[in-house]
Amino acid sequence: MLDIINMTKVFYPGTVNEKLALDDINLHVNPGDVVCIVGSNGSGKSTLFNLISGTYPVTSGQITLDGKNVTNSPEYKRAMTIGRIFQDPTKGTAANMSIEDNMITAATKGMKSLRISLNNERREEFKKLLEPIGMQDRLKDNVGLLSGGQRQALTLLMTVMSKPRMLLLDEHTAALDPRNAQIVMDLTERFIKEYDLTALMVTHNMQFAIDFGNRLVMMDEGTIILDVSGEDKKKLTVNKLVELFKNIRKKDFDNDEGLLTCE
Ligand SMILES: Nc1ncnc2c1ncn2[C@@H]1O[C@H](COP(=O)(O)OP(=O)(O)OP(=O)(O)O)[C@@H](O)[C@H]1O
Repeated sequence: MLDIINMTKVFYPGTVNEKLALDDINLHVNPGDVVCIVGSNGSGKSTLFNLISGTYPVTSGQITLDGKNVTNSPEYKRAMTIGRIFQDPTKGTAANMSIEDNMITAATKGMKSLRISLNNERREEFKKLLEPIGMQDRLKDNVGLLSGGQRQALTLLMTVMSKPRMLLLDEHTAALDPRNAQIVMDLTERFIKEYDLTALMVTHNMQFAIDFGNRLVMMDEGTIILDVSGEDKKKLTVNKLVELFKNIRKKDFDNDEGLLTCE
């Protein structure tokens, strides 16, 4: 479903600040894959997402989505098929608008001329959609009143409502306390199943990466150094991952406590 072929990204090429952020990356993602991406700071995880979503152009290489070459397609067009959720819970919703107004915006995403009106039938639909996140009676509440966890849950719902083919989860629970992070992770799992999505999730939490999804990719210095799936992934532990990193890279894993335990 997603194919990344020989993709390289160089920032500020030909200057003293030249930085090779992604070095000839190849990644094939199958429909229904849920891929967790880990790696130390600066290993290229966000750049990978920025290139998949079209935030930055690639320096070389190709990206295809469902067989279609999207390498040069603009970000707003890719947003029809790729839903991205960021670390900051305030990013995906408008604080000064009600939940129902935010939801109607999500429901009309990508429709240029067609307008969907907010009638009682639509409100009933929204209520049903809001049930899994417990906000079915809060349609008129301003989003600014919600907690970070509630807001991220709403962002998640609004993103899947617009029926993307693929979700990019960019450390989307990192700013939440452990309880809310777990709630949002559970919702993520539920929505991925219910809406039949393929997902890539960047996380600094190795345990989340081991527990979640069917595949784990580890990056270092702009390359993919490990790609584990299925039964092999189920056998992983944080210690085994760190050991694998050492064996592959012949150096110690960036032993940042945050990388090994929690967000
Ligand atoms: N817009 C940019 N301009 C210049 N350099 C950049 C830009 N974005 C990323 N880089 C550089 O590319 C490299 C990879 O950065 P990236 O943000 O992709 O890493 P990351 O794995 O997401 O790190 P972190 O876990 O700290 O978020 C880093 O050296 C970074 O400084």
